[in-house]
Amino acid sequence: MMTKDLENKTAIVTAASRGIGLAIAEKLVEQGAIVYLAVRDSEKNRQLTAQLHEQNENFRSVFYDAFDFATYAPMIQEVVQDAGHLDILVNNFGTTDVKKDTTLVDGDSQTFFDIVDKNIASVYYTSKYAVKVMREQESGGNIINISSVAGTTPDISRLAYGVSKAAINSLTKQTAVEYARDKIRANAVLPGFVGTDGALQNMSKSFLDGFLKHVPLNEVVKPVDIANMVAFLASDKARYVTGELITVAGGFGLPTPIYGDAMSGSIKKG
Ligand SMILES: NC(=O)c1ccc[n+]([C@@H]2O[C@H](COP(=O)([O-])OP(=O)(O)OC[C@H]3O[C@@H](n4cnc5c(N)ncnc54)[C@H](O)[C@@H]3O)[C@@H](O)[C@H]2O)c1
Repeated sequence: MMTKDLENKTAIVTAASRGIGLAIAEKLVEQGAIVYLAVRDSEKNRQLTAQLHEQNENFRSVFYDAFDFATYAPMIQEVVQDAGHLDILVNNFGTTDVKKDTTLVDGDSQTFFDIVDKNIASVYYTSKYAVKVMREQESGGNIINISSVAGTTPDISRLAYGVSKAAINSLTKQTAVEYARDKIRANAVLPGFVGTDGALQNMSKSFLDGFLKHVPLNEVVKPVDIANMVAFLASDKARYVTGELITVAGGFGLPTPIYGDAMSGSIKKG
């Protein structure tokens, strides 16, 4: 029987109760990993994680609150105690406030610092505690941060979100370089617009149609597209990939010529 890419690996995926996080958890389990869904303690999440565990015992759960930074260390500790090791950390949690996170002048300053604080902290603390564990392991470890194209391309009217994701990109590279000798790899996946329920709720049909004109592959990203990239980065197939920011966005944000219609291939030659 062929072994799966992530057999015998233990992973944590933060904020994994829906959307991209859940898709990542499902993909890593499919590839043979034991995956701890790090979620808020609620009746709904208890039911979801129990159901998943019933389907496949490689789905596990651990509770924490991304807004309460004191819960990060115990969350990592609980997984390490339970599983005995930690091989993969996927920092999927990320937040914004579509009403208050706007522009430099019009945006609410308190909201700006609040979002930047929460988004950076959600990667900073988990990575800090995970690296402490991973550097003691013979096999090292693997950190994958779910950033955004908003971290490399100015995101209109979502200043805090863009700034926080740019900081996460920097944290990713810094971690990669600093702990490479400990056999720890760190990479970031930068999704374009992903068609999760949460994201679609915040976007009108006309905005979406207009947006897709700027996406060469002309579709919203699917959560599984992100999950596939994460599974690759987490596997030994990516053993020599570290410190990279990998965009999964259907070509969105690529510099295109200012003449002609580059996306329809209708540029006249000669
Ligand atoms: N959806 C997109 O288009 C898109 C694009 C680029 C990047 N991203 C990034 O991908 C990641 C996931 O985004 P998504 O769209 O799947 O999110 P989502 O809104 O669908 O899900 C958010 C998750 O966070 C959880 N959560 C919220 N508050 C929490 C808390 N205090 N503690 C623990 N968990 C909490 C929710 O329960 C949920 O599981 C984020 O980092 C986001 O910035 C998303």
